[in-house]
Amino acid sequence: MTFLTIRPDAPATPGPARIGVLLTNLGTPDGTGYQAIRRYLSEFLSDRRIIEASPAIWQPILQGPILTLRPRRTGAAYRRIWHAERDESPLRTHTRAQAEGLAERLAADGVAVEWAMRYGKPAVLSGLDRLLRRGCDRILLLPLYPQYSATTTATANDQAFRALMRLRNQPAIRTVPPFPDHPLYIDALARSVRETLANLPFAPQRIVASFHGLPRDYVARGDHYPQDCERTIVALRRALDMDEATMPLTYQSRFGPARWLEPYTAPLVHALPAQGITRVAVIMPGFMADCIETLDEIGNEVRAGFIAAGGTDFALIPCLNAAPAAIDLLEALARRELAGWLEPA
Ligand SMILES: C=CC1=C(C)c2cc3[nH]c(cc4nc(cc5[nH]c(cc1n2)c(C)c5CCC(=O)O)C(CCC(=O)O)=C4C)c(C)c3C=C
Ligand SMILES: [Fe+2]
Ligand SMILES: [Fe+2]
Repeated sequence: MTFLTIRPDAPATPGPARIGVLLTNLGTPDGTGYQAIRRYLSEFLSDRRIIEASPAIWQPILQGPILTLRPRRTGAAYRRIWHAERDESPLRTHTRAQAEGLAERLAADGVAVEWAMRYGKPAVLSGLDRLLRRGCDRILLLPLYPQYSATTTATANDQAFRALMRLRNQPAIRTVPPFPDHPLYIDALARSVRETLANLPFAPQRIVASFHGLPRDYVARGDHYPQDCERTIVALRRALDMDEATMPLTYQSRFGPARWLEPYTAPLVHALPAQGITRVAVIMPGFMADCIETLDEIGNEVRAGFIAAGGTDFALIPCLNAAPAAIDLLEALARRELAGWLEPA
């Protein structure tokens, strides 16, 4: 085995140590065409953290019916939300902006910040490579998931560890733990609810809090994702002085035939008009940035079903994206985890 030396020109006695932070998010296709989406979904759905079934059983199903049919539907959804001026997905735009915002906050401390995607580009390997080339010998991995799941946080970190396995000279590594009820995260969410509601031409009767779902058997095997979602929502209700009826917790984006976490977002929202609830807003606290799941699945599909069922007013509360409150949160998380690295322990 040959190990990679990222900085072959590095002096034998290194200069002052540099610290790096790598923000990681889920991923994104390079384009909205069939092949680009197929490549992306193939990488995503071949991850054994995502689909735990044996590849001998799963790969023929994935490479056959799923990757024949799904890219058309997913591509159409990406086309509806694509950032045409940059020719990229919203998740890429927002993740880059978050990294730039954090870089500004940490520049005076000499900390380098890069960003990467678990699936698609820029890959985690290239993000780490950029930090190493900038002279970092200590790197903090910051997966952009407030709630832990093996399917998100763990696989993002796995990908970084896989890249490190190839290096002759490894940097020291730390990872940021999930932050489901960090005060700055809850403040940022509460602020975004208040600001959105203040600017709406109607008063929502419900604020539905929709998280990405997870198969129930992953939870039965020990993934503590739903407990983290509960922690977020209990703290957010408290911050906004709302009860469970006003802010119900739901799970979206079911994939495949298995049972996922319930209640499912779409049926719950679509049943509201029959109960006299015709004005709703939806917040998606698990997504640090707007993406296909928030803008299209909720903002287009769930909205259309709600209106078709007799709803009159529907609002989407934007994700934190690169709002100053989100950068405050990222800075606080980074500084907390860099303690002892940034200043003498
Ligand atoms: C935020 C938490 C997420 C969890 C938990 C999660 C688990 C999970 N997802 C799938 C299948 C798909 N997810 C897709 C998109 C997608 N998922 C998340 C987040 C979580 N996923 C995000 C942020 C996105 C959007 C990425 C973007 O580019 O905007 C998709 C692709 C879209 C589609 O075809 O519908 C699939 C498929 C599984 C199976 C899973 C857990 C087992
Ligand atoms: Fe997902
Ligand atoms: Fe989805």
